[in-house]
Amino acid sequence: AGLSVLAGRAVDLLAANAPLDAGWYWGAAGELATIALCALLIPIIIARTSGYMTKHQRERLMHHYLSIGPLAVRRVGEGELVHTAMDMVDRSVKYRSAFMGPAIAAVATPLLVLLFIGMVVDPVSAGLLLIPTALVPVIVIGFQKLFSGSSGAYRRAQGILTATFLDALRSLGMLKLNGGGSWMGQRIAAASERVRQQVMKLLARNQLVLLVIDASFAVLLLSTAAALAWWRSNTGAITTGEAVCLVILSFLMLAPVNYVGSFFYIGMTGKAAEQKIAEIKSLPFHQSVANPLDVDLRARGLVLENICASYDGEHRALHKISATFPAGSRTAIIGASGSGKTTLLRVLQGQLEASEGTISDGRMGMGPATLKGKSAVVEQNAILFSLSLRENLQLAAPKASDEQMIHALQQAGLGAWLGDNPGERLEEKLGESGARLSGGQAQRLAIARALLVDRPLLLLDEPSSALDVQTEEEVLKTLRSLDSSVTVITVTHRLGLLRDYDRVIVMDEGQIIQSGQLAELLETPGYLKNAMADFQTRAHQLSGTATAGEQQ
Ligand SMILES: Nc1ncnc2c1ncn2[C@@H]1O[C@H](COP(=O)(O)OP(=O)(O)OP(=O)(O)O)[C@@H](O)[C@H]1O
Repeated sequence: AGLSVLAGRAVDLLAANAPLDAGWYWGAAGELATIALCALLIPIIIARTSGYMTKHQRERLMHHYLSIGPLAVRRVGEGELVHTAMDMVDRSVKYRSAFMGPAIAAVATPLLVLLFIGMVVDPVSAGLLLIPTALVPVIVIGFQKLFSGSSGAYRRAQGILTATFLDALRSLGMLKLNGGGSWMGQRIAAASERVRQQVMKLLARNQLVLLVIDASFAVLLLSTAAALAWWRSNTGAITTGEAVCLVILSFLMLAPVNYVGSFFYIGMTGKAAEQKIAEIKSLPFHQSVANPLDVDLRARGLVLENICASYDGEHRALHKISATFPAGSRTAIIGASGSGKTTLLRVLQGQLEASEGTISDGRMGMGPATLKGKSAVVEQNAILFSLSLRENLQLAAPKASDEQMIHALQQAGLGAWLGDNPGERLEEKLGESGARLSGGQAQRLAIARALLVDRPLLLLDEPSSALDVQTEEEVLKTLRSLDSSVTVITVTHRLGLLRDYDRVIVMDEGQIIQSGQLAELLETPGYLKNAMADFQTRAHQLSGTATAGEQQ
């Protein structure tokens, strides 16, 4: 604006054959210095703010993912959540920094320029130029509304592509072994094609916005300004220099609108990204995470009364489960596949909320948040990170000393692997998902991590599925030697090791059908007696085959 006023003054001075004065030169130098400073500072401010916003948004999303828990994460889809935290956050930040600012400027700048024209050049021209200017917000908001559907379709297509990619990467080994590579390739190609189509649609619409803004709005505004400049200078209301200034200022009013037109694509995809982030953030989580109750499981044990649970709110995965787990007891949960064993463990670790019934220490009821804080879990597939052994242990127990870590590793049967220099071992990187460890070592490491957390409830989901018989015996010995106040509940299919538990619970179709000491259950007709008889018959047949083989 300052430069356009200077240009107008120059025209008037030249028309009057007068030289440019010192004030003019100082004014021009000042304006140019301000422009240079803004050109230097604005990108730096935008880059710093964008970096901060990206980090902040990702941190908040990660916090939310942790709060909603693994079941909700699986339900929404891990690919979708990765896509939201990476691509959607990038787009949302770009939307705010590269689109929202200019969009606000597109509305505010013309008004400021008009105010400037009214005060410095000609109030009548300012008043008349207000009419085409009023179209700017209508155009920007109108186009956004009109195209919001196609940006949503683009977002969904992009989400499907990311999820498909993630599936392919996760199942690379299985796909190769089963010759499914080309099938997966076709799925990825189809998902990519859908994204391409949606991008082309958005770009076509972006061109339409550019056309409307350039062809109609720009022509309308500039021709109005030129006509006003001609009319007002002809009638002597303004000087020729002021007329020139008026036309240059009308270009200034166009610049932000043009910018919005050029970046409408960012605007549309960014708005869709913001919607997706808001949708993910609205997923419910357990409110009381930060404030678990102070129940006394170490002294009183765990009591379940009529627990029911469902994954979808319709079908019950657990039905009226009642059981008592005395403090320090060791209980094995067995049963056919799909009978609800893992689901019961998920309820006990606060991952899945019981829809009915109570979980207590016999005195005070507990919700998912309290259960989360009281239990340590060893999953069937040990989850390890591409960090050092120490960091993999510290993520569960950040304050644990080296001695405590080494003790937990020894307890879990990794003493020999630690060798003579355990300190060095702790520094060793484990590779992606613990790739440098065998299945059994990874499993024992997960057990060590659970021991290190030192919670009153230790929940194990088929912990010995990746262990050889000798290691399994060692690990079970560890479980037996645990502090007597730790209550251990293990889901297992290894019937041969049931004697190591104080009690056995047999489940079927989401219910407890038998429970008690192993000896009692073996006497009672039912699942366990049949399974044991079957197990013994097979062992007998196997030894018979081996003897026959030897004789031959
Ligand atoms: N995430 C889930 N969403 C919906 N339903 C589920 C989910 N996980 C399990 N189920 C259902 O809940 C029921 C109990 O499953 P659960 O995994 O608890 O059985 P399980 O006894 O542990 O089986 P397995 O021995 O094969 O691991 C099954 O009908 C199963 O289909």
